[in-house]
Amino acid sequence: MNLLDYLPGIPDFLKPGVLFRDISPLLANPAAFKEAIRQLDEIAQQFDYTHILGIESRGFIFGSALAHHAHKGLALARKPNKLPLASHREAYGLEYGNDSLEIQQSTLPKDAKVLLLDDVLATGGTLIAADKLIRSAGFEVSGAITLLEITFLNGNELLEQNRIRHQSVLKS
Ligand SMILES: O=P(O)(O)OC[C@H]1O[C@H](OP(=O)(O)OP(=O)(O)O)[C@H](O)[C@@H]1O
Ligand SMILES: Nc1ncnc2[nH]cnc12
Repeated sequence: MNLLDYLPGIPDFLKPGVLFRDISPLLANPAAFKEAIRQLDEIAQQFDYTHILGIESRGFIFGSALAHHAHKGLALARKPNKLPLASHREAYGLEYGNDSLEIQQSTLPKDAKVLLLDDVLATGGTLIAADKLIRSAGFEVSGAITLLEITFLNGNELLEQNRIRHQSVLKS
């Protein structure tokens, strides 16, 4: 099964020039969704981690399924003003705009080793902000995993420059 077949590119969404990868067909197909989680678990096993950080909102879907599958804890990086006990906020740019993420420090045990998880790596802005959030809250970042890396945007290079080890299941 080629999982890329379940992630069609939609031209000019959300901005002209962006080929937007839609995860809906993959989620709607039980075999494809299951295989995506199996392959995410396979790359996650290369990291020493206790908790997954799921990034709102598509990172929540894969993050919660993988945490359940791998029997790991799940923490949430949310868009602003959603977390009742938010302690840290980081602003960032991404392929089609700007945003911020928040976490709540009190959710995680002091010795947590956090694996960042998202569906797509594009420019890398989101994962770099997530890494800063976790480290500024005093926790160890084990690395980052994604389902799909959009290679021409060179997000992986930016992650390397920021000393974030990253693995993706798929590249396009
Ligand atoms: O590497 P980057 O350029 O930072 O882009 C990747 C991010 O963009 C998308 O999230 P989006 O902010 O669109 O939110 P969503 O998950 O709510 O759709 C995607 O889910 C990643 O989080
Ligand atoms: N091209 C893209 N498709 C889906 N999600 C994205 N997040 C950032 N860029 C994206």
